[in-house]
Parts: sequence; C-alpha cells; structure tokens
Amino acid sequence: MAESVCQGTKDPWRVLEFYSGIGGMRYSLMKAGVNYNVVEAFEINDKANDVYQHNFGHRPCQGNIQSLTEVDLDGYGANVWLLSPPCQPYTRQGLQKHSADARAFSFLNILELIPRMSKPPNMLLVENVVGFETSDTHAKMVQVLAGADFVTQEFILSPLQFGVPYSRPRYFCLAKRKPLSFQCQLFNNQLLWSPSPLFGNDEKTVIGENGQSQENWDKLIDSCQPIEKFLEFTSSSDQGDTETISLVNTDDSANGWETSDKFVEGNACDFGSIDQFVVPLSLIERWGSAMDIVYPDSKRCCCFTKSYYRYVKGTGSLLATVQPKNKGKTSSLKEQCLRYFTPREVANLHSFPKDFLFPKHISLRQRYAMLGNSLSVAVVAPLLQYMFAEPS
Ligand SMILES: C[S@@+](CC[C@H](N)C(=O)[O-])C[C@H]1O[C@@H](n2cnc3c(N)ncnc32)[C@H](O)[C@@H]1O
Repeated sequence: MAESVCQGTKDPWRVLEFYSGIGGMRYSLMKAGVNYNVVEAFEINDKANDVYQHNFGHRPCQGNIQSLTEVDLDGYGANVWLLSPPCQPYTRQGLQKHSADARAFSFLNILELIPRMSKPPNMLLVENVVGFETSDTHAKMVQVLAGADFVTQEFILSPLQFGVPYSRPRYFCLAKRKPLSFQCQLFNNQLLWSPSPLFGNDEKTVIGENGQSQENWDKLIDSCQPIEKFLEFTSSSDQGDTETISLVNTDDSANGWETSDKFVEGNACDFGSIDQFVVPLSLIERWGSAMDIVYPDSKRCCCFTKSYYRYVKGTGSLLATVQPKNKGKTSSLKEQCLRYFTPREVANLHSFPKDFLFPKHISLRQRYAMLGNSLSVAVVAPLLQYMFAEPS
C-alpha cells in the first residue's frame, strides 16, 4: 500500500476543504467522528471566511480556487479533498450552461490538476445540486477520476431520508483511489437514490430510483421529527386572543449532536425583535398562493435557498405560527401569522451544532444567503463515515 494510504490508519487524515463557505463540510467531518486535520480551506467570500474563522479559529485561504496549481496542492500533502463547488451552472432554475458557465471553471481547473499531481488525494467527496449528474462537468469529473485510478459511488440524498423534516435533495460523489475500496463494492460506478449502503445494507435493489415510490416517501416523511423540534420560537394562544411568543430550548438531539447548550448570543436575538421575521401582509396578499406554508407539527419543509427572506416564492417554507382548524388555503393566511424561519432554525434544519454562531456583524440577509449555500450535516456525515470505512 502507498505510504500516504497507511498514514490514514493512525495519523489524522489530512483534509483540504474547497469552497468552505460557513464550514458545513467541516461540521460533517466532526459529526462523522473521523480522525482528521483540515490542513487548509479555500473560499473566495470574505464574509463566509469571517463566519468560518469565528467558529473554527482558522481563516480559510481567501482567493480564487481557479488559480491553484498542482504544485500548490501537492504542497499540502493532503489525502482527502472535500468539494462543494458552485451549483448555479447546474440548477434547474438557471440557464444550465454547465461547464460553459464561468462559475464552473474553478472546479474544472481542480479536476485538471489531479492527473498532474505527484501525490493526488486518496479520497474525495463532491457535493452539488440535482442536475449536476447529467452535466458535461460531471462527465469530465468521471473521466478524470477513472483515469487517475479512482472508484466512485454516487448518491442523490435528502435530509428526509435521515429523519430530518427537510427536503433538500443533493447529488454526492464519493471517490476512493485504488488500492482503497468501498465497504460495499456492488455499488461501484453506480448512482443510488437510497442511503441503505450507509447503514450497511447491500441489496442491489437500492440502485436507481426503484424503491422511491410515493408510498415510500410518505412513510419516510411520516417517520421524520416534527418541525417544532427545530424551532427557536414557538407561539401559543393562551385562552383568549392573546398570542405569546416564547423562546424554546430545543436540545441538540434534534440535530443528532451530543451537546445541549442553551441558546446563546449570535442568533436571532442579535436582531432584537421577532417582528422582523413576520411576513408582511402585503407579501401575503401578493404571493400567498405561491407560498409553501408549514406548521409546527409538519414533517417536511422546502429547501432554503440563498434568496430566502429576499423573495418568498420558491426560496423556502414559511411557518404558520397560529395553527388553523383546517390547514391550507381554506383558512385565511392572514390569520395564521406567517413568519420566516430564523437563521438559527435554518441552521438547525441543516443539522449544524448549537455552538455554530454568526459573528454579530453578519447581516440577516447574509446569514440566510450563506446558510442557503451550505449543506445538510445529517446527510454528509454518514456519507463521510461510509467513505472512510475500510472494507472488512
Ligand atoms: C455551494 S457553496 C459551498 C458552501 C459550503 N459547503 C458551506 O457549508 O457553507 C460554494 C462556495 O464556493 C465559494 N466559491 C465560488 N467560486 C469560488 C472560487 N472560484 N474560488 C473560491 N471560492 C469560491 C462561494 O463563495 C461559496 O461560498
């Protein structure tokens, strides 16, 4: 076995985190219980770097990943790369220019460096939107990885499949360079829509979209925790008309983290009042029919995008804080006291730990934008565990 592979069994895995944002990949590594050392993170956005530094005490290398060379990367001696490149070139709502979109160039550059490196990584994980798997960037990635002796397993997974009431399907590619191999080799070079292999199930039926019938999804959604477990504010009507809003102390069990710290500074409270999360009546009148509305006892909410709070249509769910007798459009939306999920609540739905904080100078819009760009720790952590596991 090559020296760099043996390293991994005792010494920490040396990890490079590309497109580090607010650190979703790093939280996933922590959650996966992997023995790791992030030797460098790369991110162009200085506000995201402020957040990363605030939480991890290390400021990512700020610059364009496109300008990295094979010499730079060899210099880090890393065995693991984690990459969540921009998804705009591949989103269904976008122009779908794929590799012709300038935002794809930095990832293409990284791919081109792999064959030129003297010490390419032993493992890598790539995250992107659904749609990436049919792009020419994906074709290029598969070609480069195969040429460099990697075996891949690909997944499309959503937090709903991990008990979190949050629909955020995403594409993931796990790659291991020979002689490393996956625990379950049956799924080599396959795209799976099921997390079964991550739980030790090696039935071939999980390949493809089979098994993802509406009935299965209904069952999955039913087994998720209710949204209220992820809220920091609940409202309740006490007897008469008066409505009270209270801060709840959801413990970290909803997120699957061990700690159970109380809410601390740096969250919604920074902004003073809950009022700023209330959806204005003018928006309800104009866009009410296009809003995705959920209730504290709902078992699903929609993906929060980076435009949440700036736009209401298609950017994420809104919470009805007064539960109507008859849910849905039959009850007036105005009476349901709609509000936005707070950034802390979005972070909870992304399964970030409670001690994740934004520095105070990061505005509300910036918080939503960065969270919208980030990822579900509940999904990535088990993927990492599966990738790092050695076949028995
Ligand atoms: C999909 S987000 C990844 C977010 C990250 N995984 C997280 O948990 O927050 C892509 C990130 O890549 C950064 N980015 C985009 N193009 C870049 C480039 N050429 N060089 C460095 N960073 C870039 C963006 O600023 C954004 O934060």
